[in-house]
Amino acid sequence: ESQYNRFILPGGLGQLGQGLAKKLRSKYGRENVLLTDIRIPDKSIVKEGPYAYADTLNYDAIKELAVNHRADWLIHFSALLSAVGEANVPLAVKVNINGMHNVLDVANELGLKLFIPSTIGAFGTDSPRNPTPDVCIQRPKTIYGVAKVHAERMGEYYHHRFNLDFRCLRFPGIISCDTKPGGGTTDYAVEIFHKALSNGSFVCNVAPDTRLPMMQIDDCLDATIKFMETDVSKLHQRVYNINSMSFTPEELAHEIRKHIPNFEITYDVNPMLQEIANSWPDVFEDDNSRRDWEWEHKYDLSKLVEYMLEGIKKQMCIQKVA
Ligand SMILES: NC(=O)c1ccc[n+]([C@@H]2O[C@H](COP(=O)([O-])OP(=O)(O)OC[C@H]3O[C@@H](n4cnc5c(N)ncnc54)[C@H](O)[C@@H]3O)[C@@H](O)[C@H]2O)c1
Ligand SMILES: C[C@@H](O)[C@H](N)C(=O)O
Repeated sequence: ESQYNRFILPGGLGQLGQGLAKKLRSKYGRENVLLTDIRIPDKSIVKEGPYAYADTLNYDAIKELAVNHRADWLIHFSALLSAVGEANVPLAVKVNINGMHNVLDVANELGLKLFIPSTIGAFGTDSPRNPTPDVCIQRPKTIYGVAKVHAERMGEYYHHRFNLDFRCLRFPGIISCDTKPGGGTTDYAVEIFHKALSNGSFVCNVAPDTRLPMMQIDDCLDATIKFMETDVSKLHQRVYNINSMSFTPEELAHEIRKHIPNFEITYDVNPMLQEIANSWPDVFEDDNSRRDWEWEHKYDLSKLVEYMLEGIKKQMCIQKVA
C-alpha cells in the first residue's frame, strides 16, 4: 500500500474540513479520508465517506482512530476561533492548547505527518502590519493567537528534536459559500454576501476601513494539499504565510455594488472584534511560499465576489425547489 495517502481530520465538520475532505477524497479515494468531530454530521456528510466521533481532548481516542485507520497524516482542524475563544477562554485553552498537544503527541508517537493551520491571528500590535512577514515579532492579544503561536513553536520544536514532519500554513480569513464560518473576527466577510442577496443590506460589526487579509476557500484548500504534497527537500521552513488579497468592508461593499447596485452597508461596531481586527495584519507577505513550493492564488477580490454571489444564488434556488 502506498504511503502518505490516508488522512484523519479532527475537527473536520467546520468551515474548512468539509471542503478539504471532498478534495482529498476525489484525489486519494473516499475510504482514505476519515472525517472526525464531536458533533452529529448531516446525512449528506455521512454519504460522502467515513465519519467518526473523536474528541481531541482524549489522547487515546485520537490514537486508537489513527491506528485503526492506518493514517499517514493528521490534519488538525479542531479549534475555537478568535471571537468564540475570547468568549470562553478556559475552553479555548483546553481545545486549542491541550487538544493540540494530544494530536501532536499522537503524530509523534505513531510517526505520522502532521498539518496544523495557523492564522493571521498569530500576530499582534507589535508585529509589522503592512506587510507582515513569516518571521517577526508576534505577541498576539487573543487566546486564539497565543495558542496558534504555541502550536507553531511546538511543531517546529518536535520537527527539530524528533524529526516530526510538521507543516503549518498561516491562513487569512477564509471566505466560503457552502460552509459557514465558526465564530471568527473575519466572519462578516461571509455573512455580507448572504445578507446582500436576501435583504439588499448588511450591518457590519467592524469599522469601514478595517483592512484584513482574506482568501477564497478553494485557494486555501488547494494550497493545503499542494503544501502537504511538496517534497520535503523544497521546504526551508515549517511555518509559512499564504496570501491572496486584503480588503476593507467599504471596498468589499463597493465590489458587491457592481452586481447589486442598491446594496447598502451600515455599521454597528463590536468593540471586542474591532480590537482584535486592529491587532491583526493589514497585508500578509508570502514570498517564501511562492518561492519554496510555488504557491499561487487564483482568486482576487472581483473573482471572489462573483464566486460568492453565484454560489449563494444556486443554494437559494435549491432551497426553493426542495
Ligand atoms: N476559517 C478561517 O478563516 C481560518 C483562518 C485561519 C486559520 N483557520 C484554522 O483552520 C482550522 C479549521 O478552522 P474552521 O474555520 O474550519 O473552524 P470551525 O470553527 O468551522 O470548525 C472547528 C471544528 O472543531 C470542532 N471541535 C471543537 N472542539 C473540538 C474537540 N474538543 N474535539 C474535536 N473537534 C472539536 C468543532 O465542532 C468544529 O466543527 C482551525 O484550526 C482554524 O484556526 C481557519
Ligand atoms: C482569521 C481566522 O483565524 C478566523 N477566521 C478568525 O477570524 O478567527
